[in-house]
Amino acid sequence: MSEFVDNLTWKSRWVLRRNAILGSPAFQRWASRTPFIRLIARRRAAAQFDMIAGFVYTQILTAFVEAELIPYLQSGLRTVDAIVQFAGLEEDATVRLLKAGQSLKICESPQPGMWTLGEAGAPLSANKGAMAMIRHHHLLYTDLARPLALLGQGRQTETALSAYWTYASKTESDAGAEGYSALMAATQPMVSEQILDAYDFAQHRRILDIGGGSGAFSTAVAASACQLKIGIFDLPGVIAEAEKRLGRDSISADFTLHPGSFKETPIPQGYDLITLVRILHDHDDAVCSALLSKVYAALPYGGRLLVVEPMADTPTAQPMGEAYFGMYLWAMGSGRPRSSQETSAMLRNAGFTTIKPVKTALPIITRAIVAIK
Ligand SMILES: CC(C)=CCC/C(C)=C/CC/C(C)=C/C=C/C(C)=C/C=C/C=C(C)/C=C/C=C(C)/C=C/C=C(C)/C=C/CC(C)(C)O
Ligand SMILES: C[S@@+](CC[C@H](N)C(=O)[O-])C[C@H]1O[C@@H](n2cnc3c(N)ncnc32)[C@H](O)[C@@H]1O
Repeated sequence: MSEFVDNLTWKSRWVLRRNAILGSPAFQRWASRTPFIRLIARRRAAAQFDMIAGFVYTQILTAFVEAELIPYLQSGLRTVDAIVQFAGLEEDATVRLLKAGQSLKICESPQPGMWTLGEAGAPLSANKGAMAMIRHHHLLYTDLARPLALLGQGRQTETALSAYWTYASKTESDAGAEGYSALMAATQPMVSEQILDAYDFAQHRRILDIGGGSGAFSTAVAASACQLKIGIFDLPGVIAEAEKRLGRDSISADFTLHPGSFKETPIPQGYDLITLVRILHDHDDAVCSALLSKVYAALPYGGRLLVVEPMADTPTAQPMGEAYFGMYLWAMGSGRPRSSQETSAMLRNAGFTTIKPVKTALPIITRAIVAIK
């Protein structure tokens, strides 16, 4: 029973009662033997096992990605011998990996001795960004190896992720910008695809992408609305990456590069749309509030701010917000996942009066909010 017996609502009473039943070995025994009810019991037991074994499943997927087996198996049916050669593993290890992958639907064997991707592997083959994310997860899992120690040591300690995202480490710099900018550029297509379908950029003349990285989002926007003039604002080391990338790909759109830190440098003016793509969740509330106020001041009346990032209260994807990004950003040492209501409240506090959600097709990848000055 709760310590605050007098204050129990009907919902708390129900939850305590339900938990007492679910936690009872006698009830579990009864449920697993009773016709029909046992179907629910089996599903719940399997879900519990999945939560216990999730790390193992992830590492099996990682092995497929690191061995480049996802594109290899997508391109046709392969014999075990060919997969042994391709993956550079012994035959028994290859078969163990294939059977593990088969149980997770990463791969399947539609005829004896021949393998291709399964129903979970095939969609991944189209998503180079997700594969890049999977490759960098060893940093997150290093930090999470002892989760209680990670939570207990507070946020000022250096971790594998804070050493990677150097702007989030306690020494805040743009060293290593090349590594994280490449990861962001690799994963940007899945984000920009969602936003370009959901928001009409052609209604604007000049767009400033704050924290725009090496310019992957900006170039996608420029390709969809070619009359736009686009500014990219980021740390000097990242702007150097943008300069290299725009030059290398001979991108001819009208870009202006603004090196600086939004914590110190004034936000450039003259833009009628400012975008913050995967920026706010990286930072603690005080930094976000200061940034949003500066953005508000930099916009003309009628100007807009578009916030694009995964959000915590996403229906059908709750664990993505508070579990995945919650622990990820804790390990990184900065920021937190916010619900759309929390972000909207911050926008209101910064001065914006009209704040509207922008519906995306796959909210697990990103959501968006537009705020008008
Ligand atoms: C035809 C048949 C047989 C059946 C039809 C049934 C049917 C309709 C099937 C649908 C098949 C289908 C179209 C599947 C599509 C699947 C898709 C689009 C899956 C997309 C998955 C996306 C994923 C998994 C994205 C993962 C993203 C991650 C992990 C992002 C991590 C981001 C990080 C760490 C960001 C870091 C930046 C920082 C530091 C936080 O700022
Ligand atoms: C998670 S990445 C997102 C990059 C890009 N918007 C995208 O979605 O692909 C965060 C970006 O914010 C930039 N950033 C972090 N702190 C910054 C600061 N104080 N001033 C300017 N940019 C900053 C980083 O350098 C990085 O490019």
